[in-house]
Amino acid sequence: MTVITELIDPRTFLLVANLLGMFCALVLWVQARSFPEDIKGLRDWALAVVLIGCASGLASMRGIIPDYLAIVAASAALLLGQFLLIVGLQRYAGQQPKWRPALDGIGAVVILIVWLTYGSHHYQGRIFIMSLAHIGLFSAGAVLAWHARPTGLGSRFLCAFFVLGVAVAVWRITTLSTALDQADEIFDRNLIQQVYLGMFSLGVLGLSVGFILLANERLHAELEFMATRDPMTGAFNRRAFFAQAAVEWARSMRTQRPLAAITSDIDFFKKVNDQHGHHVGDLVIKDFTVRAAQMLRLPDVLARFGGEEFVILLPDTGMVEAKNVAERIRREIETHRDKALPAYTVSLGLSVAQGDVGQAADIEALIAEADAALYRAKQRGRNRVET
Ligand SMILES: Nc1nc2c(ncn2[C@@H]2O[C@H](COP(=O)(O)OP(=O)(O)OP(=O)(O)O)[C@@H](O)[C@H]2O)c(=O)[nH]1
Repeated sequence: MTVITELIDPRTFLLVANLLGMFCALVLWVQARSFPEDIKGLRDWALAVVLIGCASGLASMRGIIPDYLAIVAASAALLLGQFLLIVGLQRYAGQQPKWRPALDGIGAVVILIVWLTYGSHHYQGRIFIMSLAHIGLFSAGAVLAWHARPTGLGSRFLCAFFVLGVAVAVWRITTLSTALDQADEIFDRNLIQQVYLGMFSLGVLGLSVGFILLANERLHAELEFMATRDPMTGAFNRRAFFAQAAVEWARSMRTQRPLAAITSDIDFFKKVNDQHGHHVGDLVIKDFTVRAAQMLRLPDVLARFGGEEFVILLPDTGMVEAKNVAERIRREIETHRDKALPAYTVSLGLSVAQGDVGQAADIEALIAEADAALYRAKQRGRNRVET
């Protein structure tokens, strides 16, 4: 351990870590400009990294510049920077940050630091207070990171670095009680001092990488959603439907298991629009999506083909079962009315391919058959299921 602490020159280490931190801030800032508006928090993180970099820059000039800069201003910048990490995560999660209590708390800590520096000259007290503040802020960060969506590598990576920050701060406090003779010397070449310094310079790099990963994962999820979903209802779009239908068709032909398709169309939907307005028409379409989806199983695929027309694919489902599903949807729409919406009904057409003895030549033909059945349902009075 002594070899390591002798090998690393703390000032050089801080300088290099700060430079890397500035590069991370630049990446975060560029992401903030180019990512969709709803991925929030990147700007706060860019500013946070700059503030933390300034804090360790000021601290590294201890002895060269006055203590009110190297200790007081550095502590204030460090706490503000760490608080901005929390603000960024809250904004990312769509929460409103609570500035007032946090800024009051940081102000109180800074006043204590001033007193411990110039009044009581209590180095251990200063470290104790700062470590407590780090524990509070990093714990909040760990909780927010753990719940950040999507829960992938970025969220876990971030959480791990916040927990590491808490662990280092706790360790710092425990070593204070056993080594009361520690000097007020930031570049002490003892292990805990260097770990502590490393945490606030290299740690912020780890956190930045974690947040960049997290934001990229969110971007990827959003792009995938946009490419495969209908924006109004969240149901699959035509393209995503056919991609999944091709897989299910091939599986059905191979295993000779049945594959069912249901097409559905809201009855007299033009009237809904004309009598209640387009906005209510949209709400009816969304209502249908939610309630139809509730009637389906996990492998079933619900897609909006346009307007008030939906197609449902039911893998491994024969005629009797598929008819039950279609009837369940029809009855659900007819009977359980959302009081805020006008009453409406739906007609459904159904067709089934029975493995290689199915009549339909391909998935398009299967849907055309279901469409023909839907046409008959409309002809025969609507609010019914035809096969
Ligand atoms: N509000 C809303 N209306 C839509 C949307 N897409 C299509 N429409 C309207 O849906 C109506 C569809 O009406 P039609 O298909 O002619 O028939 P219908 O009134 O539903 O009658 P039937 O299908 O014969 O029972 C049209 O007036 C379209 O303008 C949409 O996204 N939102």
